[in-house]
Amino acid sequence: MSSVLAPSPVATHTARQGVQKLRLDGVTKQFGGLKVFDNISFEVEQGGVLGVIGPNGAGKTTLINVICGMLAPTAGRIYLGDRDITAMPFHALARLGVARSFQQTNTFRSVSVEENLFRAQRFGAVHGGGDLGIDALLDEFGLSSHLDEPSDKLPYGLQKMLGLVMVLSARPRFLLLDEPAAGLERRERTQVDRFIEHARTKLGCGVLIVEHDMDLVKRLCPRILVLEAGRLLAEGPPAEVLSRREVIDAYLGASED
Ligand SMILES: Nc1ncnc2c1ncn2[C@@H]1O[C@H](COP(=O)(O)OP(=O)(O)OP(=O)(O)O)[C@@H](O)[C@H]1O
Repeated sequence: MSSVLAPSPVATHTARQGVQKLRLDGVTKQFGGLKVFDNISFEVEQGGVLGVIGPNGAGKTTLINVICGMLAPTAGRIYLGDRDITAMPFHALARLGVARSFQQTNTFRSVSVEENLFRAQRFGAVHGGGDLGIDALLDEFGLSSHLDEPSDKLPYGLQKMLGLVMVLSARPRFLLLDEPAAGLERRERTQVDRFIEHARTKLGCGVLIVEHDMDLVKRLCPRILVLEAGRLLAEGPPAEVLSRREVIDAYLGASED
């Protein structure tokens, strides 16, 4: 099969060179009287995977919205390397290499799979560079034989994987994934593992992943954060964090003691 995505012709984006960390420093987000999270600080390294978990409504999606520029934080700063990217607009951050996926499928619905991939590529980073291995991913996820089909006619699992491949074809440096496994069947979920492995090894991406599937979180994330009631409740390796009493209580909604 010929390559679906040609390398971008645009020159290397110098601001991206040397970027190694995405860092939040004392970030707060408030909607009117509702403080969704307060004074949150953490960082994700390129090539690293950080899991963010927490009960429904804990603020995980809002956190991604704030990092990717879809919402401005109420307080605090966000840095990409040394560059302050706080409240930069979504499209500008995509060009710097910060990209996000959505809980629901995020394709251009009636447009073909191939055209979806072209549009995603154009939306993304303005640097050129080597082969992203997109064709191999399309083969692996069973999308290669659907390139001419409208994306909204694909089964849900394929739409979801197309959404992820689209994010990658924008050539990100940091990926913010909002529940990539939600709605996928068990056998499809290992494709999320493969996707993240590909993003890390092929592009050197740093990955922040919000996910409710704890098996997937344990498989993929050497480190996790637990968001609860507006604060970082716990941070560390998943096996250790998930065995903590306060984390178990946060998920059950009440202490068993
Ligand atoms: N634009 C908004 N305006 C007002 N409140 C909002 C807005 N977006 C989110 N919220 C509120 O912020 C809180 C956190 O929502 P958010 O969707 O970030 O949680 P979540 O942890 O991602 O939940 P889930 O796991 O169910 O997806 C909720 O109380 C939600 O109602």
